[in-house]
Amino acid sequence: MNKTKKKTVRQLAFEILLKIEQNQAYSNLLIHQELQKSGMDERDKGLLTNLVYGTVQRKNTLDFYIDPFLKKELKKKDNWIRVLLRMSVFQFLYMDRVPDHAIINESVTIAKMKGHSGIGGLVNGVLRSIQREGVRSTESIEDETKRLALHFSTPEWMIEKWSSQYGAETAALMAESNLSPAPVTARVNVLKCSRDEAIAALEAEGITAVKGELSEDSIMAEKGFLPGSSAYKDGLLTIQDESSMLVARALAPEPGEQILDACAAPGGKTTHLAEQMNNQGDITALDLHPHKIKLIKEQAERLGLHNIHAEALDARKAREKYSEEYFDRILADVPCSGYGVIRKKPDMKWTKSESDAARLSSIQKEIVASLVPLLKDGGVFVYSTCTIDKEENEEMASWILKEFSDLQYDPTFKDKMPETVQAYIADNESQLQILPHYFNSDGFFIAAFRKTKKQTAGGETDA
Ligand SMILES: C[S@@+](CC[C@H](N)C(=O)[O-])C[C@H]1O[C@@H](n2cnc3c(N)ncnc32)[C@H](O)[C@@H]1O
Repeated sequence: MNKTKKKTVRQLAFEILLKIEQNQAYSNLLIHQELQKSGMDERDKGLLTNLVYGTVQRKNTLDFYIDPFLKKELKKKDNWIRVLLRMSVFQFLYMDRVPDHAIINESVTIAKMKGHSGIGGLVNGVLRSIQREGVRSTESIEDETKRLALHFSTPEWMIEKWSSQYGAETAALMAESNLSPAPVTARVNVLKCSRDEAIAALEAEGITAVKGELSEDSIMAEKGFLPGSSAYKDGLLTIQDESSMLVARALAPEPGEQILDACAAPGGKTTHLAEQMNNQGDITALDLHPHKIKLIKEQAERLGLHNIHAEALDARKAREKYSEEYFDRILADVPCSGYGVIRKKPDMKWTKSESDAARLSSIQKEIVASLVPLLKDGGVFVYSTCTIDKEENEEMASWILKEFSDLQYDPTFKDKMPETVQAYIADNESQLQILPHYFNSDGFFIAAFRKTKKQTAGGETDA
């Protein structure tokens, strides 16, 4: 008989948190892997997700609370104790259903399993003191950036940058929204079923979902795990954020056209484009990393899509492979700083650095410059990111217009966007910045352009 004792949810959460802290592993991937394993009921899945995301999301606020109770600085090799304390204090302060004594008991058990009994005593002492005395408040911190950074658990440089770009009030709203759990949304594969049919199929397997509000083909889970459903396995759904679904709408491909999706993996938007094209025409899906091409192919296969050709290629070298004016529409969903998806990848707050945007915007420019010549006259070019950083968004859109005289803003963009987002479309009517607190969706930027060669006096084109 196997006598190995099953790990508790808190032990599993602690192990995941350690991997995130020590190896800079991605929280969303580790949680997804754990949830895919069988044997955990819905309640435990929810608890594990809350413990991991919540602790990572509030890391520097938790440290601000814990520090006064540590008599001396922990050694680097003992950083796991801090991770355990963070997870415990998170439960004290942000999860109502667990009694404090149960949190302390289990944390001490984990401490004793991983260290010696003295460490169990240290954890017990710190937690009991925090329980008795309560934690200090962030309200009295005078410096606004420092206060917001500690209150909303966000690096100071991020608050500073967002404040300079959007003002302190919006920076605070964004930082706050990054602390709330993201809803799980999915795009319905319109080639297989309608939204109502997808919702009914999920209902039949005990999962409750409702129609999303931002995108016409989205659904939002209310109860149950969408990626584990038969509806997902049978290709009725793709897990995708609602903001992200607007990108394919902006490109608006027609059946039969030649489309280039230049930064395509894992294929969320490629497969959306293929569905919109009713499986007709050709989508060339490129990605720099060969191992990610498999992901696009797997998604296409699962969804029953046949018009996608995926290959590993640096988009900056696309001109070496494809002839000028080959594509009807091009999507550049470029690598970016990702500040719009912090809710789903909270570890990003602690691994990103201030210089990322500048480094990325030069790659973004190289990618765009390589793609524009491949677009046909009259074709549509969409530039998108999942960030809220102006350097990578608005400033890039202005650069594109300035750099390529044959690109103008796409006058049809506004009409392609749903009513819900109209108020956020820029004055030029061709770009949209969704911030994470607008619709409880990812922060996303979309700018659409149309290629029109300039007419010379003699009526000839001159690009
Ligand atoms: C924002 S993600 C794309 C997400 C994808 N469009 C989707 O909807 O699933 C950016 C992608 O660009 C890829 N990438 C980075 N540099 C690239 C380059 N120079 N050429 C092509 N792809 C690149 C990354 O590997 C990453 O998969």
